[in-house]
Amino acid sequence: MDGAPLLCLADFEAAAGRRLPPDVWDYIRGGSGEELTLAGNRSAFARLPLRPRFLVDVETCDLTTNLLGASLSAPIGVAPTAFHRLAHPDGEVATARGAGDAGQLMVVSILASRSLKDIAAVASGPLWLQLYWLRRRDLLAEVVRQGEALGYRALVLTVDTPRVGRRLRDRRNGFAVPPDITAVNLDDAMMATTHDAHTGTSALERHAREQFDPTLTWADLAWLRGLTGLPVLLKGVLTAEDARLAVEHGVAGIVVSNHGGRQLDAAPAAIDALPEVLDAVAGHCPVLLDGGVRTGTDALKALALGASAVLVGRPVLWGLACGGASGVRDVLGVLAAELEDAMALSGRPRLRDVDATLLTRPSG
Ligand SMILES: Cc1cc2nc3c(=O)[nH]c(=O)nc-3n(C[C@H](O)[C@H](O)[C@H](O)COP(=O)(O)O)c2cc1C
Ligand SMILES: O=C(O)C(=O)c1ccccc1
Repeated sequence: MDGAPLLCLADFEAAAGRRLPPDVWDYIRGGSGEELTLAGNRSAFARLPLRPRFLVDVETCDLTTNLLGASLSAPIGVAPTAFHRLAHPDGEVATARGAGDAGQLMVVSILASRSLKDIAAVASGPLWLQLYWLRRRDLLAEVVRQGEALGYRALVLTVDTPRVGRRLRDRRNGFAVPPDITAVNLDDAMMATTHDAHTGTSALERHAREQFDPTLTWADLAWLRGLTGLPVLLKGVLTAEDARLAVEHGVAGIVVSNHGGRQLDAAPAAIDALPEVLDAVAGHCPVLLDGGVRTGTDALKALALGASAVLVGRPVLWGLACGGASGVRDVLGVLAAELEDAMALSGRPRLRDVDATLLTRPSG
């Protein structure tokens, strides 16, 4: 690594920014539109103070948890992000090694730049597979079958991307995926447009317009359920209405997310949308959150509101860029160590003690 110690996720961010090419860095860091939602994901966490309790025995704090049958060292995981080879030559294989070493969950993107098989071969922790709904249902079905056969334990259908958001950084840079980095789990011909650079436009926006199916509705979920016995989670839910529909449609879980501020600009901060989703779900399935989680106290706030776990997107790419598998392990390790610290300093040594009283004074 650089020499200077990387002590918090912001240190990894700064180091990654120095290492990556400017257009790749913009692709990773950017949001859509005015980047209001991107900024809101962070500022919303900053607005929530924690209410610590003292004179509680906090000699040992227990972060271990179970999510849909998977044992995790901490309620923290890797959010699905496309093309990890943009950040490190080993791509998702390094990420899976790092996440496994940290004992944490990894959600692999359908746009991974390493094969589902190579990723599964090195993974020592649980893997879930994220899906975009492709117009080519035959290819979608094939990826699902492959993931299931390889031991991926759940499917995470991303619902916030009927098309890709207006990402002005990528348009200005004429961003396209370098030709040697491809979504190897999908058809080469289908992915060809991701490599087509044109100034003033984003190749990924154009690609998604052609290949993602924007006609998807709730009625289509039955088709996906019919393909597989795997649990299906929905990622990108932000309202009580959609959360209720998700439960009615029998989903195994929900990821509250605004896609890291990259889709609808002006969507609520993830942490602000979490309470209404949890309220509507009423314990029927686990609810996870991603978007702007950068510290252990951020994670603690989401858990206090009732999230079962948090996922991190960009920080994992920072870790990859800084040090491959060990960088990913270190990013996840720092976050877990900060969470453990925050549990001790707030007098909540067990996850079951992490409740709404951390944020709001109990009545009476
Ligand atoms: C570079 C990048 C690529 C992403 N690719 C995907 C993807 O392929 N599928 C998906 O569901 N979400 C994708 N996301 C969204 C992440 O899963 C996640 O929602 C978001 O990054 C969380 O916010 P954070 O980066 O603030 O932690 C991507 C995000 C970034 C930054
Ligand atoms: O960049 C993203 O956020 C993302 O999800 C995506 C969408 C389409 C193609 C590649 C990545």
